[in-house]
Amino acid sequence: MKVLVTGGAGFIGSNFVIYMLNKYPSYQIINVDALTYAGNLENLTAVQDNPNYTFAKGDIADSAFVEGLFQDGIDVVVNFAAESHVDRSILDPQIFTKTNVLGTQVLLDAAKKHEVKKFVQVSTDEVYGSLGETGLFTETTPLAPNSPYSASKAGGDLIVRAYHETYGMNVNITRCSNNYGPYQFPEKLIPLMIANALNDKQLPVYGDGLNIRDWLYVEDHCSAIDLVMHDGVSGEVYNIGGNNERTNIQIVKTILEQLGKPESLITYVQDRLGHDRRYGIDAAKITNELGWKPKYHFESGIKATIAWYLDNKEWWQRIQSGAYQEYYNRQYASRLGN
Ligand SMILES: Cc1cn([C@H]2C[C@H](O)[C@@H](COP(=O)(O)OP(=O)(O)O[C@H]3O[C@H](C)C(=O)[C@H](O)[C@H]3O)O2)c(=O)[nH]c1=O
Repeated sequence: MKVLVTGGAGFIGSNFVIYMLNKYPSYQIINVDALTYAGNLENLTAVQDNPNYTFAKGDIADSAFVEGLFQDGIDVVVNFAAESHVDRSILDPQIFTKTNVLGTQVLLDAAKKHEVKKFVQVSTDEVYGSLGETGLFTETTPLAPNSPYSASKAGGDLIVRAYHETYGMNVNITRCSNNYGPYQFPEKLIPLMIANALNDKQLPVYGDGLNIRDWLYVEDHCSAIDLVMHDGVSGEVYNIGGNNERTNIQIVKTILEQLGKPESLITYVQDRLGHDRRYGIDAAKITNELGWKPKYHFESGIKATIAWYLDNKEWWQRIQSGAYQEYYNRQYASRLGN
């Protein structure tokens, strides 16, 4: 089986590449990644010499490049490649539409032409918008994205759906809640808070800190995609979630407590524009129909994650010393009054 994984040098993509190479020693994994700011081949050091692993650098929105990837035959495409950070989408929305919508369509066109057996679109619960205090997102919840990021993911999902309805392509869409774990870029809540706490820097909590997210350890997301890729029913959407809702402030306090750092580092700052209040996932469909079950409880997952960031300080410190600093200042300087 030849699997083309796009965005395999990013956080979830690299965890998936490693997961698949370990689990399926006979599969060939072709990782394609544009290596933009969030893609890092160091995430894949453990598999770089594996004979079943190959890497190609390029942009999924570049048709000529993508066409070349399919020349030797591809069985399955798993599309992780995306601009994924909501705050960046508020500052610079256009690249989100290019990669997440146009990039998905370019891939679909090549997959259709070369008759791949399955196309898995890795999406997000954010396409459903925001919940009130009760209720959960199901696969039939209407799409109501609120940020340029989630709107672009919803756009990509709709094109995937259309290629199934129009051309009969065998597709699945997965919509997962917030992931955390090793190799997450330190612009997202959990790694940013770990890194800032370790550096004794202020922890910028948006608004009242009471927004709620559902958190899933990244390996559990990988196992869900593995199941969908093999057993997903053509044309179906599968929600994936951890049944683990927390307010942001709970998350931040847990991190501080585990690192033995003071709560005085917490700094409430100006809220994110259009900030979704709550996400909650009903994962009954993938559980009942495909037999998926997460392995990690939040308590063990967050401990493993914090331990990883402690062991891999060099990794995130190097990231933070580059162009990241410019982004950080743009995002936080006025909010933090620096
Ligand atoms: C970076 C940051 C975030 N926050 C808040 C904003 C959110 O309420 C929450 C999580 O933020 P983060 O940017 O880590 O993740 P989401 O905006 O929920 O989106 C994430 O989860 C979904 C499923 C995806 O699909 C996105 O790709 C992924 O980035 O913490 C703060 O309070 N301070 C901060 O400095």
